Amino acid sequence: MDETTMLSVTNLSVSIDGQPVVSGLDFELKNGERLCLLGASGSGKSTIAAALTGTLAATTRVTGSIDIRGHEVAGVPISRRPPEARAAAIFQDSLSSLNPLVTVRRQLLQPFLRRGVRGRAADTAVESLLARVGIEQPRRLLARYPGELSGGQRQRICIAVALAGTPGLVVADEPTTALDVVTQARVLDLLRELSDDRRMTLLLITHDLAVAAKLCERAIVLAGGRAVESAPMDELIAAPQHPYTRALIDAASVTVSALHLASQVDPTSTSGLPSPGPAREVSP
Ligand SMILES: Nc1ncnc2c1ncn2[C@@H]1O[C@H](COP(=O)(O)OP(=O)(O)OP(=O)(O)O)[C@@H](O)[C@H]1O
Repeated sequence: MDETTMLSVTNLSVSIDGQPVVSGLDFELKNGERLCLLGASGSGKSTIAAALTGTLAATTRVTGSIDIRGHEVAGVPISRRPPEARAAAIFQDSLSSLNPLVTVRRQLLQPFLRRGVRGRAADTAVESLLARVGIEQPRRLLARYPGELSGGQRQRICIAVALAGTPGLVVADEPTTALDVVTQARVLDLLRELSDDRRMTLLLITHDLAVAAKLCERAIVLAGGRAVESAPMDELIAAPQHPYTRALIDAASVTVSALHLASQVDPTSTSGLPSPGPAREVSP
């Protein structure tokens, strides 16, 4: 693994109660890349997220390799990982991701205090973080508890908490599923903005093709705990190869134009579809 690689997953398998849930998964994520794991309910997405973030139940059996920045962490819980190999997590359920009994200010301060940033410097860091995630009037919000925020505000706070630890790798598991469409679009814009400078490497996990297409340049399609197709996002949508991917796209009823892929459309093409890109992988 070279220094341009943030995450390398090799032959990863996870079994729960003796049942295989994820089988033989291989993929790599380069620094600053935005990759999506796309699959229907039950395809193993959240299990993969938990394996990557070190939050699987202790009884789960993990084999294969998860290498984050040169550290082997397969089966290693988050508390035993070196700080540089801890992926930050953003989950669907922002209410249960935050401690309901602790104010927003205290939850945001914690990562800074752990790094020895205190007093005025810590408060300033929290305020600039809130500005970064687009929270207006941050001072009013800091004194509140998570239950006193809207869903969109709460998800922004979760993103801020994830970013406060200055993670290299962020694993976002269905981060917008619980939000209404307008708030969903804003949170997606925010994640895109935050990752545009390529300091954040993003692994998005979703069942929603439209969400994936807005944010990611590449996708791996999962079915039954296995990767069945891997391709650049525009190619995947324009010409899905695996029957499962085709079904996913048909079900989403999305069109290339609706996915704002116009900028990638080949102007010489009469089909209106993106031009073919580099090679792709499809399972039989
Ligand atoms: N704690 C558990 N005990 C037993 N089986 C589990 C457990 N967690 C997950 N599974 C099983 O593992 C499989 C994959 O589940 P997982 O939650 O990873 O899928 P998913 O793609 O994230 O689904 P969803 O989109 O519905 O959250 C499912 O068949 C699920 O029933």
